[in-house]
Amino acid sequence: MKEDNFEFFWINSDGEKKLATENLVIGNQVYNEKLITKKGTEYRLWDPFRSKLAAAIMNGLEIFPFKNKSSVLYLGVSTGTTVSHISDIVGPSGIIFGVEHASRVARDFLDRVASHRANIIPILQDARKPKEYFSVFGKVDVVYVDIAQPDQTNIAIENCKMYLKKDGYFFLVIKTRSIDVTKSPKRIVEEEIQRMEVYFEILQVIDLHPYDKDHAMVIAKFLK
Ligand SMILES: C[S@@+](CC[C@H](N)C(=O)[O-])C[C@H]1O[C@@H](n2cnc3c(N)ncnc32)[C@H](O)[C@@H]1O
Repeated sequence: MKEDNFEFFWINSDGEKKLATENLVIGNQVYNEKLITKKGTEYRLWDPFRSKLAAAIMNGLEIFPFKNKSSVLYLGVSTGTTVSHISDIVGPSGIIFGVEHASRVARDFLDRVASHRANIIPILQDARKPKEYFSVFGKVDVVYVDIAQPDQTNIAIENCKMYLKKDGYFFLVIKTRSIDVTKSPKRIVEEEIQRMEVYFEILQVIDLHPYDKDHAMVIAKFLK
C-alpha cells in the first residue's frame, strides 16, 4: 500500500505492516535488509532502527518532500543506509549529492551503494567547505544533514545558503549528546532551533525514541 502522496510503502511481512521503498536496483541489498516481491515489484524493507529518516516516518513525519525526480544534498552519508532508500524514492530521474569526509566510510559507501546507483553523486569532502563541492550543479529541493558535529547547525546553514532553493526543505538530525553532555536534550534542541529560526520556518520536531534514543529530527522550510 502506498501512503497518500508519499513515495514509500507499507508491506506485509511476518504478519506486520513494515515500511519499505521500491528497490531501484533489483536484487541489491545494502545493509542486509529483507527484499520482498509483490505483484512483480521488488521492495526493500526500511529499518527504523537503522535509519533516522525511517524512524521519523514511524513517529509521525508530516512532510515528505522526497519525491520522484527530487534533488537532494545529503551531508554525512556514512555507509549509505538512509541515502539508499532516498535513492529508491527519487528514482532514475532524481539526484542525490552525498557528502562524506571520512575516507574509509566513503569507500564503503562507494562500493556498496553509490557504484550501483546512478542517481547518487558521491562527494568526498568536508561539509564545512561547501564551496569545494565542485560536482553540485544548481539548487536542490531538500538538504538533509546528519553529521553529528557540535557546530552542525552553522555548517548546515552555510550549505543551505549555497545549495537549497528558496522554500526548499531542510532536515536536521540533532544528536543531543554530541553537542553538549551537560545540557538536557530538550534544551539542546531548543537552542539549535533558535539558531535556525533566522533562516527557516520550523515545521516539525520529532523525537526519534524508541528507535533512536539520542536523536531528534527538525524539519524546516528555507526562507531566504
Ligand atoms: C551519524 S553518521 C550518518 C548516518 C547516515 N546519515 C545514515 O542514516 O545512514 C554521521 C556521518 O557524518 C560524517 N561527518 C561528520 N562530520 C562531517 C563533515 N564535516 N563533513 C562530512 N561528513 C561528516 C561522519 O564521518 C559520519 O559518517
